Formats: sequence, structure tokens, C-alpha cells
Amino acid sequence: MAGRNKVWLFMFGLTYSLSAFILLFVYETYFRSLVVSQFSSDSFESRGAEHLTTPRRRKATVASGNFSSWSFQNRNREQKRPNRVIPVSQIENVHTCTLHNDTITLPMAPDVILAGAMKSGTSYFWNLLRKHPEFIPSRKFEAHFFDWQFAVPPKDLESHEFWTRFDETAKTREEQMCAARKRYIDDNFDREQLLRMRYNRNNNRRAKLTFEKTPNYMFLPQIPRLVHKICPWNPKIVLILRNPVDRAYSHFVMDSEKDAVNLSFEEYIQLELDTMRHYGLTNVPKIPVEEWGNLDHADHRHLFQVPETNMTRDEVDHADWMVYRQRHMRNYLQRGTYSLQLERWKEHFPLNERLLVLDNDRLLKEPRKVMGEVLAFLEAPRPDFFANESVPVDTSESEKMRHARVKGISNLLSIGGYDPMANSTRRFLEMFYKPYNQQIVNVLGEEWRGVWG
Ligand SMILES: Nc1ncnc2c1ncn2[C@@H]1O[C@H](COP(=O)(O)OS(=O)(=O)O)[C@@H](OP(=O)(O)O)[C@H]1O
Repeated sequence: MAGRNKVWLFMFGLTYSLSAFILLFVYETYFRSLVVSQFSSDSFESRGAEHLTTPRRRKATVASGNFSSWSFQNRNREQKRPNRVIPVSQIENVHTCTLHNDTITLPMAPDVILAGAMKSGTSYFWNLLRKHPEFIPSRKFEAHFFDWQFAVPPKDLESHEFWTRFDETAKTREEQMCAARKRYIDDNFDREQLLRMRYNRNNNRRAKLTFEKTPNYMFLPQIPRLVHKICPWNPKIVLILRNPVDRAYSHFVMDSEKDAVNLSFEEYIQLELDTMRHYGLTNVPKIPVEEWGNLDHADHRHLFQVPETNMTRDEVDHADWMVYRQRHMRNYLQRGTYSLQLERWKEHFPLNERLLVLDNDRLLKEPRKVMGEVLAFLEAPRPDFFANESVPVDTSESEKMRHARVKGISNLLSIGGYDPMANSTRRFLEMFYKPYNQQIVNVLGEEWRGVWG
């Protein structure tokens, strides 16, 4: 009896596995090929804008290979069934531009750029967005495209030579822009995957939203204009502001943890003030550090003003750039003078339409509420996990990532805490920033009045 049962069991298992295999085979060879369109990035370029060839299936390893090797490997299958052709017009959110007479088809990516400010909770924000099912982050944790690729004084960006770095043979500025755009997307996203996702009509999938974060972008004078030109679909920009006094010190602590400093915080501040004075960006006189603690706002307010200047905007941009360069990016003070930076962004990205500015304090205290506002601004759905307790609100999360990256796992125990800055230094910096903070109201509106005291 037991023997017969075993035979039945064996027969049943065999039939079951065979049916599963047949179903899988049918799905893989026929059904899936209809649902999941397979694109080749090269085919986009070589076949022009009107039509895209979508071979039925393609090995993942061929994704970045060239078109001819791909066609060879798939020739047999193609002969059996001709390629299906999908018009570019059926893919949502694509941009086309011309390079060497070829039409380049690019997904409009990123949709969102988290542009700063440095040391304001951007990693935490990045982490939250990354957990959202609709968002795809850039390949690299920080993309650093607009700061590293364009690391020259703003006025040098006019030269033809500069722009040849993206494609030596591109002749017109339009072509050069196209090459830069392509490089930005290819460096940071999977072009083919995005185009596939954005072909919505038949596979009925929502287009995913892409984002990148680079906190360094906010400060650099030429970047808002560059983003506007290189991404003509105008991505949405998110900026997070933190009390500039704390931001400056957190920035210094980060550098000292990386052993990138050899002076005290106060010495760096003095040096930076010297450089800013040299370029006409401040009139704050040299006050010895020992006297910082004796400063009184009522008596010394006149010393701490945003300087009246007759420099043009281009000259100010150049001066800002020079201080940044000469301080070797340790411009702890200058980065917290937010108002002008915000103005530059607002010029190209209308406030609350394409530009959202958040207060780091609020993000820290009520992350779920703030993320709700952010998702509304980004026109993204609010997934359940943002509404319940499982949302990660651990403020040390970003720090964990940084420490793990910079110094290894042993530092995880020292997360979040560092020696506080001297009271006298805080006092000095608060006086320095007060007039700049007041100017934020002119750019962002009344709700920012009185921010950070
Ligand atoms: N949720 C939340 N809200 C607000 N602030 C937060 C949050 N999480 C982390 N932090 C603090 O942000 C500081 C790190 O900022 P960033 O992630 O922008 O740093 S970086 O520019 O990417 O290096 C870092 O500040 P310091 O600890 O003072 O250095 C973090 O503690």
C-alpha cells in the first residue's frame, strides 16, 4: 500500500513540475516578450527619433554592448519573428536632441535633484526617498556632475574648448549640450531601463521617478543655470536649510574626522573672512578670537552687515567661486550665507512650483509630516510606510552611513556626538549670520522670519 502511495506521489510531483516548466517556458518565450519591451540604448541612437526597435528578449549582459554584436547573437530569434517597432512618441517623459546628425533619445532624468545644503540632513532625506517604491536613486550616492564636471570659474563656461570635454567633435553649443546631457544621464542612471519603464502604454506600469543628491550643488554660483540648461525638462529641486552656525561646525567636524584639517575651526573662520574681505564679499573687520565672547549685538550690530556692493551679479558669482577655490572647499562660513544662493535657484526654478525649500529642524522633528509635503510637491503617491511607525526616523542614520564609509565600522559607536563649539564662537557666528538670515524672508517669504533666532 505504502509502495503504491509513493508511486502516486511521484507521478503527481512529475506532472506538477512538468506543467510548471511548460508554463514558465510559454511565459518566457512569448508572453513576457510582449509585456516587457527590451530596448537597446544603441538602437535609440542609431535608428533616429521616429522609431525604436524593441527586440523580444535580450541577455542582460548585452545591455551596454554595441548594436551589431547584439544583433548577431540574436539573429536566429529575430529571423523567426521580426522586431516590433515602438514609436518614440509612445514613451513618456523622453527628451531628444541631436549629436552628429543622430537623434539621441534620453529619459528625462533625474526628476528630482536634492541639491543641498551640505550637512543639513540630505543623506537622511535621500534614504527616505530611496525607500519609496516609486523612486529610483542615481547609481552613485552623490552624483557630483555639475560641480566636478564644471569645476571652473563661471565665466570660463562660455568657452567652446570647455564644452568639448563631453564630446570632442560636437560642433555647436546645442550638440555640446546634448553630449553633456547624455553623459549626465549615463553616468548616473540606467538609460535603457528608464526608457523601458517609461514605455507605459502597453505594460501599464507607472513611470518611476528618478533622483540624485549632491549637497555641494546648492552653493556653487553657476549650477542653477547649468541644471536649467542641461536638463530642459526642469527637474524639481529640493533644498534643506539648517541653522548656518551648526551647519558650519558640522562641516568642520566632518573634515576633521577625515583628517582634512590642520587648523582650529576659529582659525579657518578667520582665514575665510580674510579671503571674503579680499573679494569684497564682507566688511566684517578682523576681530581677534579672544574678543568674540565679548561681542554684544546691540553695540556691534553695525560691524555685521551684508555689504552694499556695486559689483554686478557676474562679479559676485566670480568672487564667490574664488573664495570657494582658495579656501579649498573649506568655506564653512560662506556656504551658510543662503539668501543669494536661494535667489540663484529661484531665478531658474520657480519657488514651490519647481523648487522646494525645507527647514532641517522640521525634518528632524516631524519627518512624516515633512515627507508628506515633499511627496505632494513631487506629485508622488504617499506609500503606507510613510504613515506608520515603521518609517525610519533615526536621525543618526545618515551619520552611520558616513562613518561606515569614512572610517570603518568601529566608529559606529561614536555616532552623532562631537565636542560642542565654543560659546564665544557661536556668539560670533550668530552675529555674522543674522543679517543674511533676515534676507531669507525676501526670497522665501514671511514664514521664514525669525528663523534661527
Ligand atoms: N532627520 C534628520 N534631520 C535633520 N538632520 C539630520 C537628520 N538626520 C541626520 N541629520 C544630521 O544632518 C547632518 C548630516 O547632513 P548631510 O547628510 O546633509 O551631510 S552630507 O552633506 O551628506 O555630508 C548630521 O549633522 P551633525 O551630526 O551635526 O554632523 C546629522 O546628524
